[in-house]
Amino acid sequence: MTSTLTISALTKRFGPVEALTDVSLTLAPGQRVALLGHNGAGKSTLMKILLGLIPYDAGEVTVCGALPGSATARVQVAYLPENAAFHPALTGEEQIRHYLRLRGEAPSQAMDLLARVGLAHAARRRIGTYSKGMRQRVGLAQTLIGQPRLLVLDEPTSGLDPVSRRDFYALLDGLAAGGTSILLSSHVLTEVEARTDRILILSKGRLVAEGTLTDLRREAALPVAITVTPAADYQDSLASALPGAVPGPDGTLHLTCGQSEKLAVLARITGLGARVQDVDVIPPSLEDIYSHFSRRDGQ
Ligand SMILES: Nc1ncnc2c1ncn2[C@@H]1O[C@H](COP(=O)(O)OP(=O)(O)OP(=O)(O)O)[C@@H](O)[C@H]1O
Repeated sequence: MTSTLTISALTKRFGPVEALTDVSLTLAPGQRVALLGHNGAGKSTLMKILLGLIPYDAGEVTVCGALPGSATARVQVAYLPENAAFHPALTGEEQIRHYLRLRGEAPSQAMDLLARVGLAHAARRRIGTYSKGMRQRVGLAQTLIGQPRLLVLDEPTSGLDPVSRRDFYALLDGLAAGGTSILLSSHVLTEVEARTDRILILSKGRLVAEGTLTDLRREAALPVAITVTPAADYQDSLASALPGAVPGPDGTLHLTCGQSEKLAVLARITGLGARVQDVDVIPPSLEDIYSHFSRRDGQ
């Protein structure tokens, strides 16, 4: 299958600052990819390059088989900036009709696009009366014009409440299922953990990790945390049977072990029979994995 986006050995300098160094990646149709990185890691620079807004110094970039910024690429790519601004005096419908006209599309599609993002009920209200989540939906409706093959979303859920975030990702899931590739940046690691197919971590302009969460977890090989809840009156006996376990203020016992030792440790715990009331295994979170890869690069 042809890649929607191919980036190979991309380098971008701003004077003495190397904002991107030797970055390579591909995006397949229908893939949802999260771009993570500290402030200044190079995320916006990467997005601006693939949108054709700024030039690059070395490497190759193709967007839907064409050069970034070319007419072929532009009709197939849609972009939602972090703080999309709309005219507050226009209604949602008027704003989308305006964008449709600019793109040479029939303005009559506006209501349909707004319905797709769950805004049909407010389409005839002024955008000035919309909540932040509703304005983000107008932005998403705008990105759907012309059925783009690649959506580039810069922190699309910043400022949204948990329900709006969930709805937003559900919309993206539907688009991805229809073959649209999605590249989004985010600082909310826990939400991309569940809602994307692949994670890219940029650190000081370099791609320091790439893969599914399972791949990254395996590569990072961070310890697993195990919490054991003793049965009533067995706390002391359990603590002595599990040397190295650290007691918590609520009476639970906390252990850590390597991934490869996990099953052996669990077998030891379950072998303690009725002294154990419950066991929780807590794998490293994306936050832990993200810190691991960022720190490894000296941050
Ligand atoms: N126009 C510019 N001129 C000079 N330096 C720039 C310019 N744009 C970006 N940079 C530098 O390039 C590096 C990458 O910046 P970029 O905006 O891509 O980071 P980011 O990952 O998007 O950060 P954030 O999460 O804060 O938005 C930073 O060191 C930044 O200062």
